[in-house]
Amino acid sequence: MAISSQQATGRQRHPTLVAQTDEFDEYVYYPYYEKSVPGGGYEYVPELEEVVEYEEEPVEYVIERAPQPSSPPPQRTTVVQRTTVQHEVPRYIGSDKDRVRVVVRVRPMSEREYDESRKPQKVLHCVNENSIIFDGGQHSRRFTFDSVFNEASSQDEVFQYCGIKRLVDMAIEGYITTCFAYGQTGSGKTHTMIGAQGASIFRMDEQYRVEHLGIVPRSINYLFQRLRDKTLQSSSPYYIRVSYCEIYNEQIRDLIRPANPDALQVRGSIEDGFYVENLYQTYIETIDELLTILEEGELNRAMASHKLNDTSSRSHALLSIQIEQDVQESDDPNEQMTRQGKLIFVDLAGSEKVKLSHSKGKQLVETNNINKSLLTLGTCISALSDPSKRSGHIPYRESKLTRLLAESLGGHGITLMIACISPSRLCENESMNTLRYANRAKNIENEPVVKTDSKENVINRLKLEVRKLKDENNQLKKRLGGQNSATSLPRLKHRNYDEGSQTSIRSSASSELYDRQDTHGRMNGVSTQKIRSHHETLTRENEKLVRQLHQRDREQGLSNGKRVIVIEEDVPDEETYPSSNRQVTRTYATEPNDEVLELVRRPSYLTRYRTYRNKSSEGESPQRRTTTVVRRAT
Ligand SMILES: Nc1ncnc2c1ncn2[C@@H]1O[C@H](COP(=O)(O)OP(=O)(O)OP(=O)(O)O)[C@@H](O)[C@H]1O
Repeated sequence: MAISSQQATGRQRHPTLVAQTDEFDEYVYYPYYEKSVPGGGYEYVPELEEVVEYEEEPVEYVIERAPQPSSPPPQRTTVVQRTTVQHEVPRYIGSDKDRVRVVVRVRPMSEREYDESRKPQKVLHCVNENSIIFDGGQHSRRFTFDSVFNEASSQDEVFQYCGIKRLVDMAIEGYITTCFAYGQTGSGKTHTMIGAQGASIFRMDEQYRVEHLGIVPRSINYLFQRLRDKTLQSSSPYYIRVSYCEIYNEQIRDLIRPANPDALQVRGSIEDGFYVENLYQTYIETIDELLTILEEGELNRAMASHKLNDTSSRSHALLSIQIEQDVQESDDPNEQMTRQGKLIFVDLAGSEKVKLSHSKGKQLVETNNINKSLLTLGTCISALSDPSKRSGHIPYRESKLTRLLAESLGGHGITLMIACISPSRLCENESMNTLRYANRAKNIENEPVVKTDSKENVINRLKLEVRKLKDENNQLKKRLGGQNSATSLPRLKHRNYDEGSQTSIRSSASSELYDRQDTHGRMNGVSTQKIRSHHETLTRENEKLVRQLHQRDREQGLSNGKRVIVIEEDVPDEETYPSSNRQVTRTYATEPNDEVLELVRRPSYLTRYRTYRNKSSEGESPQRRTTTVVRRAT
């Protein structure tokens, strides 16, 4: 890894600083600026600061990612016994209606809660696998849910018995299924959905991963297992299409392609309900590809640190996995349909009391937006759970979050809510609120329907998308001035998740069968398989071209939309103060290549994210530039 001074941008060049960190085999070269500081000595001014000065408009907002703990958070032994009774969840729909299933997970008390609370510390007691007692001193109340998981419940136990497997199975059958985590900030939503330590979980050793991965990666694993089994029995292959976005300050941001130039708006249509227009969607074939999207998307999410959570998500994240299969539903070969089941995972941002979290400035703006959208969600849940109000006006339109969850709450989907709570007395009011909403959500009834569309419609829509992708491809090539080399598709890293992680769900057996069917099942001269694979090739090629464009912009000093990694290291300042303990911070800026990304994810390093939004230059929409600052944990 070497950045030469020619490659870097800046106004003045100084001799290249050469340093070696023991994490790298190679030297890191970085042109720096020396500035004398009051009191003597020099400060190394990183290249990046110069780049920031180039921006046409000063920074709009800054998000900082707080230090990640270097090892799993210490846990006190809890007195609650591990539950042994299996949580039974009915697997399929018995009638036209399907109630929203609600499970509650109580996380262990944190160190801070142990230290700060006065006795008695706990207000929640899990009585059995369905009931929980809230004992708030003044009054106590018992709640019953589909499942209750106590502080000692493992990640695997939650996955096995919360009912998510049913949702995966139903999505394969063509239903739209949603699993969302709800709860106050720091209550364990990301821990439950993604895993311990958030996105860093993917870089932990295997043993740790197996134990601590959350529901989303476990469900992805289960989905692929099921699809592999089904593919062997079925003559028609499955196709998986993924999108990942976040709602941050009521703006929708693409987490797969953070520099997506399209303005992302929520639109509504009779056939599709509410959806995000222009959201980047990509076909994937292997579990590795999907896990890479999940990990990268998590790393792109807006995070911050506040008094209640060091790694607080500041946005609602929506991962959507669409499972498509062409089916013959009647004897007429011209009447082919495509099933379009969907599995949606929503990790909501947590509600937050400013008095407790001490949020200020930009964080306060975020908090207000989070609380506002959660309030609308609460209002929708209340209205939908009340039989006298259910048929009246439901205020879905009042926030982007509720618009996008409309199908899942009172619509045609199948829904699972995971309410996360802390047992601590310090969170008494918030936990009670969460339990109340969870209790109401139990009464919401959906009317699930299998989502199908005629194969012809699907082909026409895919054709439109392919046309758009081709236009984008031409534009990208033009902007690159014909100097692109996107001949081969980008390869995704093998992450050894399970032995089948690289196995395509479109196995050779099914392709053969499909080819046979294809010769009879052509429509408008093009098969859906071909058009999907064309779509897939173009999305990947465009992704590669976008990366090349960013690389070129970086080399030419145009920082718009790029991601920069800055490595900070405290070293003894031996040159200026040979015999003192004074330290200086050396800073190295580099592009996010594989080695550096590896470092970002290592738990022994602290990472902070800063995201800047440039003012749009004429004719272009604003783009974000994310800077990741990496520091070794002390
Ligand atoms: N079941 C659990 N077991 C052990 N630790 C947990 C558990 N649930 C949460 N934690 C720890 O509590 C802290 C807060 O959890 P997490 O970040 O998942 O909360 P959150 O609800 O997603 O918060 P926010 O809404 O602010 O993003 C983390 O350090 C996490 O590791």
